[in-house]
Parts: sequence; C-alpha cells; structure tokens
Amino acid sequence: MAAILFIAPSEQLAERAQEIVLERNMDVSIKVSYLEAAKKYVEEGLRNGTKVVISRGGSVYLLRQYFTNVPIIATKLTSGCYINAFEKIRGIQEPIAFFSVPEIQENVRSLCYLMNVDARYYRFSDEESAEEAVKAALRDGCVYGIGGVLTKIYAEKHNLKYVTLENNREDIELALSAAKQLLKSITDGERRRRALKLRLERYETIFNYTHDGIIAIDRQGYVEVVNRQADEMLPLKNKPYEGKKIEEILPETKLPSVLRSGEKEIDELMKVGNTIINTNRVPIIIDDKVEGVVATFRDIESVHTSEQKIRSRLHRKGLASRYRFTDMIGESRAFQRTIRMAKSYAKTNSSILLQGELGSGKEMFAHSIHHASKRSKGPFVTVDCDNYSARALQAELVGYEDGASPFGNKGYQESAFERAHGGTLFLDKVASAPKMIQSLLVRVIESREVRRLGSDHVIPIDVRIIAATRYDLNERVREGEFLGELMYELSVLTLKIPPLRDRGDDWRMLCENRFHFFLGSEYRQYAKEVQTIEKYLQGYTWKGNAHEVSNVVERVCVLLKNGMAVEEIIPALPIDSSSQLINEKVTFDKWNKAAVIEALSSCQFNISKAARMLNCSRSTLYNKMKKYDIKINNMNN
Ligand SMILES: Nc1ncnc2c1ncn2[C@@H]1O[C@H](COP(=O)(O)OP(=O)(O)OP(=O)(O)O)[C@@H](O)[C@H]1O
Repeated sequence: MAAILFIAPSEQLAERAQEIVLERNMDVSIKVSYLEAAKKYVEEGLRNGTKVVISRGGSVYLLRQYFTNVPIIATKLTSGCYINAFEKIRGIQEPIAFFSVPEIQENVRSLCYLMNVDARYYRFSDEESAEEAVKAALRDGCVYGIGGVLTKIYAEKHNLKYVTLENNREDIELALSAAKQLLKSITDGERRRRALKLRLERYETIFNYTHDGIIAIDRQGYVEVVNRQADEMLPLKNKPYEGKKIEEILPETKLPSVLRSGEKEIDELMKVGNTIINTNRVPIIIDDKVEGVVATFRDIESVHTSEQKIRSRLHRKGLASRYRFTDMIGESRAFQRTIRMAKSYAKTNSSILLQGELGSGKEMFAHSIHHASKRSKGPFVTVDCDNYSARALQAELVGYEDGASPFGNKGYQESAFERAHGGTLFLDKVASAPKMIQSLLVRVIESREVRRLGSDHVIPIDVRIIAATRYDLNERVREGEFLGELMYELSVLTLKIPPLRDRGDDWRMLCENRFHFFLGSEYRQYAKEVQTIEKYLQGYTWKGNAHEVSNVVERVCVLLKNGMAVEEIIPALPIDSSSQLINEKVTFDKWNKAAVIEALSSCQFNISKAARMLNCSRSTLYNKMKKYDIKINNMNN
C-alpha cells in the first residue's frame, strides 16, 4: 500500500484521481468505498505504511472519528462542482434539497439566490441522519436532491430525483498536493525524530556510563536531568527529580549561585557523608544569557582508584613495595618476635614508628608491613627526609601548583601525600626533618588534608604513615630537636628492630645469603674459604647491621675472585676496636694486594677515587693493579 491512500466514494472520482496520479507520477493507492466500508481500507493501509488518507464528504467525517493517528484530507467541493448540478435543475420552481455534511458553503447559497433556486439545505453526519435528511426534504416538498453518494442512496430509496456532485480536476489536484506536502513533512519529521532519538540515546548512554555524576538545571533552577551516578553519589531527595526546583532535591546546593553569577566554579570540593566529592559547576551561556547550569560530580576515591591503576601500571617499580616478610632473613627469637609484632601492626591503619640502628632493616619492615596491609594494592611512597633541603622537602611533601615551584620549575608537582593516597607513605630518617617541616607534617597528618604550595584549596588524603629513625625520639623531644606532637602522631604503634648483635646467629644467615649472591655459581668453589672467614667473623658486633654484612661480604668476594688466599684476606676483615687484631689491620701495608683491592672495592672500583684514597696518582694505581693482576671487570659476577 502506498503512503497516500485515496478513498473515492464513486467510480468517477476514482478514475479522475487515477488520471492525475499517473500524470504526476505519484505513488497513491486508490480505492472506491465510503463510510463504514472505507474503514477496512484505512486499517489495512495503516498496517502497510499509509501515512496520509484522502477522502470526501461524509466518509471524511466518519474516518476522522475512527482514526486519530492518521491525517484525513478532504477533497473539497468547490463552487465549480455545482455548475453541472445547476444545469440539471434549471427552470425548476419547486424546492431543491442540498445535502451536505459540513455547513453548505456561502458561495453555493449566493449562487442559488442569483439563479432564483428555491434551495433547502440539509446537514447529516452519518447514514441514519442522511436518510432522515432525505425524508425531511421530501416532507418539505423538494423535488430534486443535490449532494454526495450517501444521500443519493436514500434519495433513490425514497424516490427523490437526485444529482450527484462530482469533484472536478482542480479539487482532486488540490487534495493530492496537500497530501504530498503533508507526507513530506511527516517523513521529514520522522527522520528528524529518529535522528534526535538516536542522538538522545547516545547522550543518555554517555550520561549514564560516564564516571561522573551530572545534574543540569534550567535558567529558573528547575532540574532538567540527573544521571544514575549523581543519584548514587549524592543524597538527593524527592524522586523523580526532573521538573523540581534544585533546592528541593539537593538543599545545600550552590547551583543557583552559579545561575545568578554566570561564573563557573571548577574543582570545588564538597563533603557528602564521609566522601569527598570534586565538583565542577558550569553555566550554559547562550547569547550572553545564562540559560542553565550543568554540574559534574566525581568521587575523589574513584578518581584516585583509576589514577592508581594508571599510575601503578606506569610506575609499578617506583610505587610498589619491594619486600615481603618472607624476604627477611633471621631466625633468632628476637627477630621472629619483631616480625610477629610487625604482622599484627600491618592489620591496623595506625601510624607506625620503626626504630632501629643503621641497616637494621627498617626500610624492609616498612615495605613488608605495607605489603601485608589492606593497602597493599595502593602505592608505597618513600620520602627520605635526610635527602633534601628544607624547601625541597616541603615541595616533595606538599607539592606545588604551576608557577609556585620554590625552585622556579615549570608545571606542577603532586605531593608525596597525594601520590601515596590509598597506600602508605614511608618517612625515612624522619628525625632529619627540620622543625618547620615537622610542624607541617603535624598539620597534614592531623587534618588529613594537603594544600599544595600556591593552591587555594585542600586535597583530602587517605594515607597510612610509617616513619623510621635510628634515634630515640623521646630523647630528641627532650632535647628540643623534635616536636612532641609529631612524635605522638607518628608513634601510635612503635616497632623496635633489634640490632644484629642481639639476634644470635642471624648474622651468619645473612652472610651466607650475601656470599651466594656475590659468588653466584662460583660459591661451591669457595665454600671452604667462606667457612673459614665466617668462623673468623664470629663474635663481631656488626654496628652497621645488615648493611655492614653486605659490604664486608662483597669485599671478601672481590678479594677471593682476585685469587687472594684466606690468610691474606683475614687482615682485611672488620674487627671490633676491643680486638687485639686491630693492630694487625693498622699495620696493613698500603701497597699490599689486599689493601689495593679493598681501596678499589670501597670506591665501587672508581680508579680516581681509589687513587685519592691511597694518596697516589691514577697511573701509580694502574701499575700496582697490573703488578697484582687485579681486574675490575665483572667484579660482581
Ligand atoms: N633481615 C634481613 N634479611 C634480609 N636482608 C636484610 C635484612 N635486614 C636488612 N636487610 C638488607 O640490608 C639492607 C639494609 O636494610 P634496610 O635499608 O631495610 O635498613 P634500614 O634500617 O632502613 O637502614 P638505614 O638506617 O640505612 O635507613 C637492605 O639491602 C636490606 O635488604
């Protein structure tokens, strides 16, 4: 069925319409029918793509009542249609009946008056009233009836002479043109609606699948849209939200003030329950007028989660903890007790102060605690407080905005607290932090917020702090070197790491581990020498703890690999000042092979540094190395 359906009440009208349709090459389905019978064609047409219906007279009236979802165009009877009819009734003196559904047109009335026709006008609306109209005409003494096909039926039934009005070509053309135009605007409208729907669906998808919550209000402050995320993130009231005043759904809102000022507010932070939400409020300005405001909301936690995912991918090495408790070597009761304590601390969220001598494993404990904590998937950030000047340490800890770098650097820098958000911040050698940094730390830790240098807003942070020191902080506080408040903040839990000398045979296990590390596959070759050396080291107090174990073993390995005999190496081993062997070491000849190797290895095999240490020129040192056949390639292999 074509998009235009023409229902002609008579064969004659159908034929005329067909002619025009062919001439104009139009796609129109033409059916001959009227009134009730015409309904089935419209129904069929609607099922098969009909968009516009054309009909005439009473059928139009009836079809419009039945079908409200399709436009029904009427072919109008213009005055030209009556000319033929007037030809037929010329000279008749008796009354003539004019039957029609709408009010008879004024021009027909004028024509009757001019032609001296005694005209009577009868209106009807359906078949029943059509018959009644014919009967009334007969009662009124009418001898002729003029009208459409319906009243013709009753005129014939009641023997009233009748002239059927037929539309002329012009009427049909008019109706077809109107139908064509209407069809165009319907299909255009449908296309536009489809495109709009598609666009809306696309926006709706973006709207509901973006991580941000979105609320838009119109210029009067009425809510236009609220997406799913905003609904979940904010304590909104009075659902459904659309169409309500923004204050009704979000009482504390600042959107109306943006509506008034027309000024956007970017990166504002607001607290909703325990969640910190980052908000942007942007006015929609059209032709210099504020037409509404769109606000986006982002849960800082989720920002950090996605940032962390990216960050941990990019800097996996830098931000992830490097050690686990299982990496720790030591079976002494003292050490095992410390590990057990550290493991129980790991389960909490409190600050931990690690106190232990140089090289006792504080950093290793900090990593392991982080790894065993609920924050293990978050970052582990280390700040060595001994490594920076006061200004640099401040910049490292709190960061700075673009243009606020204390060193005139371009761009911004995130604070260590931000980088550690959701994870652990390890403040190593915390006692080295200058006083002004200590008070800054107190402020940040207490408020759990950090403000970058040059910034006017604070960033909430969720960080567990582990600090390390080799000093007794209580003493430092007493001496006025360390802020009492900071010590209390940091030492909610304290872990004292025992020195190696109090850990039984742990030193031997560490030595073994290091020998394996430095000798690698050659270990078995030197097993006897290693045993002798370990025996010799028995009782040494290891003031530098694991650090010192590692350094001594590394040096011994270099000497062994250079073909030195154990007897030659023994004088190069560390001894306690109380030991008698000290004199042996002191008299160690500067140009002895062991002394040259020791000097080289303690300078990481840097010739210039070793020469300075031995107080000789580089070439003298080269000569000695040649003499003793000392090679410095692959020393660590
Ligand atoms: N129990 C242990 N098992 C294995 N290796 C250890 C152990 N303790 C320390 N180490 C190693 O010794 C070195 C020094 O340890 P760490 O840096 O943890 O000590 P620290 O107390 O933080 O030192 P510092 O006082 O210099 O900051 C590291 O290479 C570490 O891996």
